[in-house]
Amino acid sequence: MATEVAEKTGEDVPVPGAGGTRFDLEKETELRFEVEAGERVQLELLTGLAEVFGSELNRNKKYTFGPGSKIAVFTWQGCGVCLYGKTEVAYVSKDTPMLLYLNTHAALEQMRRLAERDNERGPRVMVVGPTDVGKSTVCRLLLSYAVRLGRRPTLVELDVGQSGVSVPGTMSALCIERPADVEEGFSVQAPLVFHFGSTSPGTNIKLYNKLTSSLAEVYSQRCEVNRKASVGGCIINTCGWVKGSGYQALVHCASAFEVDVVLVLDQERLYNELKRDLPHFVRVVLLPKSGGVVERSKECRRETRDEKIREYFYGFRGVSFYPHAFDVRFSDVRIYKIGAPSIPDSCLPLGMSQDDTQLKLVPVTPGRDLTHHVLSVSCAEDGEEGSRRGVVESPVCGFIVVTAVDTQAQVMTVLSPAPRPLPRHTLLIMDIRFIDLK
Ligand SMILES: Nc1ncnc2c1ncn2[C@@H]1O[C@H](COP(=O)(O)OP(=O)(O)OP(=O)(O)O)[C@@H](O)[C@H]1O
Repeated sequence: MATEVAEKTGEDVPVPGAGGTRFDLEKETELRFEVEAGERVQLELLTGLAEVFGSELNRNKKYTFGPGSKIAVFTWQGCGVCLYGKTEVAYVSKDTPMLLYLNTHAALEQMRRLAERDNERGPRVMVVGPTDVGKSTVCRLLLSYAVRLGRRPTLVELDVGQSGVSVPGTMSALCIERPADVEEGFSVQAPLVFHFGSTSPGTNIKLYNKLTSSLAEVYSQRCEVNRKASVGGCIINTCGWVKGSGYQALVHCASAFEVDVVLVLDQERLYNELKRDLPHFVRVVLLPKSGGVVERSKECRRETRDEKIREYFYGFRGVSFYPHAFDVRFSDVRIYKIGAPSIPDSCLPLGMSQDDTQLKLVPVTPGRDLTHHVLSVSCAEDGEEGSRRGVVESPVCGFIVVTAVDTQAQVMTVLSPAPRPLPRHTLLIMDIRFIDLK
């Protein structure tokens, strides 16, 4: 039920034209709302208890959501909340799969308890499904619920298009130590990030699978030395590409991480295929998607990606960090692209297969076309040929964006989160561009 209430004043940033609308939610229902483009909406919990994607709301605190946000406020016990600002849509739904998601969490927690008791490892869970079924949301929910019980699960982010951990075009792992912040999501401290270079696994599936294996290897090594990480298990978020090579990549991931549970969202066909192709001890579970998950247009996805890169340099909502701009001499860095363009088999050197070219480091000659490209700064040691082979599988220590190139002076100007000099000199170019309009 919604009622208009007078605007409240507080220390928070006022939302223009904000007359509050109150919603009283019965238990096990959720308020779904979307924020209009160019607007902000504030949410306040007035009575009872409620959560946003697994993170509890504090009473009488105003949470601000930016343009385009799609949010669900769920309550197990019943609550009263108020929305201030212009929403594109706001409605209460009784029909949510939250009980099923909670049961899934309870089953995973049971597995963690058994792992603790028997000195085994905790559940490794892969969340799969087509695009826009709420995979990332389910991952966030399960991770927040686990961490609220004192667990230390790991988020493995394999969605190179919409990464929740780092900039797009990367594959990463993050140890979760506290529930996601209601506005900002998980606090990203010391993630392990690998350079993939584009927003679709299909551009270099061989590299995608290779990096999946690298992440699995590092995660397993961590589990060997960190009991809490091992018992906490991991939740793997995957891409929405579930056919052909995309499907094979899921099967590969399941085997690399030795997953115990696969949660399939909203696609019976995928569920059946995985049940057929994965070993019998892997529990494949079909879960419905929430009716609240909103389909995002290409444009919306592009904007989200841009926002993620902006956030990397300027901080959340563009106000916390102050990036640096400085010149880098061409002679001081080595720029590579991973993967040579495919050529007909008949033109390949003797003994070389097409696969080899996909993992090849191709030197890039700096020129004007570098402008606006995002470059990953590889952690690989600078120097000798020998270490070059390790560049593809080395994590990255950060990102820069080329804002200008002066071919005459042989320098490029870069936007960097840290002042000069660059910590390493091996740079990997992404297909992704970012135009810094700040
Ligand atoms: N119950 C809900 N009510 C309202 N919005 C929701 C709900 N669940 C998820 N959303 C929103 O729907 C959008 C898509 O969800 P999500 O990113 O989890 O999907 P996905 O399957 O991971 O997408 P992708 O195709 O990028 O892999 C997000 O903006 C999310 O905030």
